[in-house]
Amino acid sequence: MSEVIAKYRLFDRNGNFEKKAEGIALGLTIGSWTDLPHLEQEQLRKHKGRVVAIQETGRETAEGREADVTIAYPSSNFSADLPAILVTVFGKLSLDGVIRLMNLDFSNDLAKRFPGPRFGVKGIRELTGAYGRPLLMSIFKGVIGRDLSYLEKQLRAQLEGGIDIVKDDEILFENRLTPFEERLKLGQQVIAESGKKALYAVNLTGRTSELKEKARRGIELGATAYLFNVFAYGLDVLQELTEDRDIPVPIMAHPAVSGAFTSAPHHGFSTELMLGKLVRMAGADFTLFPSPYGSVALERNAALKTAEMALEENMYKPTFPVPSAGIHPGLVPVLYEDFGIDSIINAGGGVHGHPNGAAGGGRAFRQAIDAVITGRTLEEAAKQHEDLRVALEMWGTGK
Ligand SMILES: CSCCC(=O)C(=O)COP(=O)(O)O
Ligand SMILES: [Mg+2]
Repeated sequence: MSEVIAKYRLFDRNGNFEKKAEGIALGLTIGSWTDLPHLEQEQLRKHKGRVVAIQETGRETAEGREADVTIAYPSSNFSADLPAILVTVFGKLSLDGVIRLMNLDFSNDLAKRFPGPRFGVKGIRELTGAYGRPLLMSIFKGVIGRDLSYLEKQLRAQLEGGIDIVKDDEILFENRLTPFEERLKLGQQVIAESGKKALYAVNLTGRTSELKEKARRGIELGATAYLFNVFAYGLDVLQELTEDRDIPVPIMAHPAVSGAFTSAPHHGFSTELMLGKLVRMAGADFTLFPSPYGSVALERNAALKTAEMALEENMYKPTFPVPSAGIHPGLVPVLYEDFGIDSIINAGGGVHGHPNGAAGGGRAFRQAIDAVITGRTLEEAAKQHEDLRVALEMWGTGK
């Protein structure tokens, strides 16, 4: 049967979960129906949500007893797009009471209607030429109010440091000093001159109706990747971009704004559903999310599950997990331990704040990555590598 199965976390002081679950299954589908004639009841029955399971977790919270409730919704109720699906499973329900949408499972026929990443981990490794290790990404920092020459200097230093992917900061929008087209052209020119295979993810911004045209124009100018603030626009806008044959480059999903939907413990969406599963279905090749130990820390379990959903084997190519925020070279061992080889180490301040500049910051990260994949400690590696030694002295090691 074609359906989407939603798993909710519910809270109730009286533990009246059966009644609540039935109310949801009915309320989000056919509504009140019992007064209708028998024939109409029969016709409506196939559209009704079905309570699949109710499992109390045994936890008592300030919001009451906690239970996981699973409800299936027939695909015949909605069109095969994320706006319709999200409104079906969590539309008005998200406004009603203490409830969190933890996960969604799609039957195969429905899942096939979504693109998933175009490149996946393997494709991104081919584009960057980086194999056998986590990739290294850095972020332009402090560029608002600066001109192209400043950007150029930062880019050259980052490339010299051995960075695989450089991305705009998500807060860099269309502006007079570093307009989209100019920084894109500059970026491609500097990368070409460096002789490296690095990608530059330019922030694709502006009004929704202008995005595709802008992205296509960027491709004509040589764009190799885009950064996209998906949660300010919506998942379907991401999908529109990733499905467009005239935009054949990887798209990086930035988590800005997502905290408004995912951070409350008893409301909203689980982080892993939004930043792991749904951005992947919508076609993101990279998903950025806060790491468990940086400056914007995400609860460890949520961060691990996000990476798991981005990578787990299914009909889509895997999305590269990018645990981010406040990352410095001393965190590389724990990042590697938690997120493994198919992940991206991403840093802004941890690259640019290095006393030897962004080139030194990049080198320190690469030295740390080389150390972990060859089974050496950072302290050992730092004896041979000055940039790493300086980074450890500055930011320390571990969590
Ligand atoms: C919250 S995850 C996104 C990370 C990000 O956009 C960023 O700018 C991180 O910068 P940092 O200097 O903390 O590495
Ligand atoms: Mg940022």
